Amino acid sequence: MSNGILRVDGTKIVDASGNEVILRGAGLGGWMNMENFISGFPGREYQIRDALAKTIGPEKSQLFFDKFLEAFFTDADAKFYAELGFNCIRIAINYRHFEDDMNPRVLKPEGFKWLDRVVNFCAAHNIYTIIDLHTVPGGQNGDWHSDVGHHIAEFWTHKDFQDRALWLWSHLAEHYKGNPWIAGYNPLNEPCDPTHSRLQDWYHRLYSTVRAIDPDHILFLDGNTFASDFSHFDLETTAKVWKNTVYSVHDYNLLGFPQSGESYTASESQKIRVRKSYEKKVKWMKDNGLCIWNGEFGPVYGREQYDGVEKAQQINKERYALLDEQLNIYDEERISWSIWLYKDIGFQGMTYVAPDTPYMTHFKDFLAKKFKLAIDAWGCDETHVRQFYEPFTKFIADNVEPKYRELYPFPVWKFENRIERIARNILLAEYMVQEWADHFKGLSEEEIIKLAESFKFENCRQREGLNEVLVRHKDLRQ
Ligand SMILES: O[C@@H]1[C@@H](O)[C@H](O[C@@H]2CO[C@@H](O[C@@H]3CO[C@@H](O)[C@H](O)[C@H]3O)[C@H](O)[C@H]2O)OC[C@H]1O
Repeated sequence: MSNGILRVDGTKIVDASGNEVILRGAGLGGWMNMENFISGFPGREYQIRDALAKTIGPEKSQLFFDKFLEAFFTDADAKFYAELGFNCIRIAINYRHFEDDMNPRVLKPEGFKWLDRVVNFCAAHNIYTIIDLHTVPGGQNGDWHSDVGHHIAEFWTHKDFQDRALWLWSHLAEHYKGNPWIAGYNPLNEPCDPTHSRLQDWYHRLYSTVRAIDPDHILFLDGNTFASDFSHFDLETTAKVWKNTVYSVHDYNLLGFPQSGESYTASESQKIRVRKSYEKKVKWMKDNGLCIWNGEFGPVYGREQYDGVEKAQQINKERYALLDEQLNIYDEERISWSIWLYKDIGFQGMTYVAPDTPYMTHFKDFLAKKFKLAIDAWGCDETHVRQFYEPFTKFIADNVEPKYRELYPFPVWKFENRIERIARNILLAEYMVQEWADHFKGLSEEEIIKLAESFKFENCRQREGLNEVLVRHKDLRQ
């Protein structure tokens, strides 16, 4: 039974009777927006979809992707999730499920078919959903999860791209208005607007578009620069005007990633840094009495097959301790959160595809190659290939004065980091797309279905250590 549509009351989210509701759960990434590290392909989703259709034909390719969508989240997942005690899941969607770039502004019915299926599974288990538009035409940031082939966020320089995203939101709002199991809309994942003002302009238009259709559902608005920065927001024209709105940060902490080069020992100084990193992101909301949602956070984990058993266990012990510390802060702050990630192939998810499934065995060597070449940007360990990129980075550094090196989104993307993202995670990854698709050559329909069904709950394992920490924090200690 739902308690009516949720709404914002000051710094809290409340139900129709005014009782506080703290939303706790995870992000369903890698499903209606596939990502390279989540399901094990190189590059971006649109690239593997194109390559697979060319390699095995459109029908067989469609079969794989449809069966994947069907298997990835079923009633069994919703049941498991509810039994752990979580009450909300954030669903990442790719605009391409609803609109074709070659046929813009024509709604594809399949998008709602898949999305409704999961919204309804969740509702049946009393789980709220938040609809997260993770990609928009042109890309709102330059990372792989925006599903564009390059690193420039062109959404901000093409008004028509912005208009199309509003067009899609008008359909989403029309479709879900009045649905009490939708906790709200997260209109744009991790915007990276170099001007800082175009994001506010777009949010104004978004607000009017959605509110004209759906006056009730909460809007969960991400801050600029990967949901980390509200400092350029003009309070008078934004939060003071927008009603029923939550402000969202993504509180990733570097200590949870191999790139930090530092073990988490729970020292006082590390704890202070973890706290400071959170406080910096939420300052604007706290200064102005606004409601906060932590829409993404969480470390990545060691993998026994790559790191070795002992090292992986040690890494994970530290990462769970870091996570516990982050969750202590969120408890103290009484904020709602959504950890990244519900399911993947074994790097970050609460559940993961078992190593002995057809998908994992078929792609075993390819995945090992991806790891060794550090093809995915997320949590990558580039020790095996550093020697090849260093001379190239040095060459660029020798020719670009320090004052010209700080290109947006600096400092989130540091100088070296930007070069490697483009060289490795975009360029080299692009050359590996066909190699991924060739793994499907000669497979029968039954074999293709078996690959996709590897993602079914029944064929997955649970990351027990992670789930134990999360369950400890699912309800607030009073
Ligand atoms: O789809 C998700 C995606 O939403 C997520 O994006 C990354 C989030 O972190 C970004 O870097 C952080 C920026 O803030 C600093 O404070 C942190 O230390 C950085 O980690 C990163 O650039 C985004 O790509 O990532 C996972 C995807 O699966």
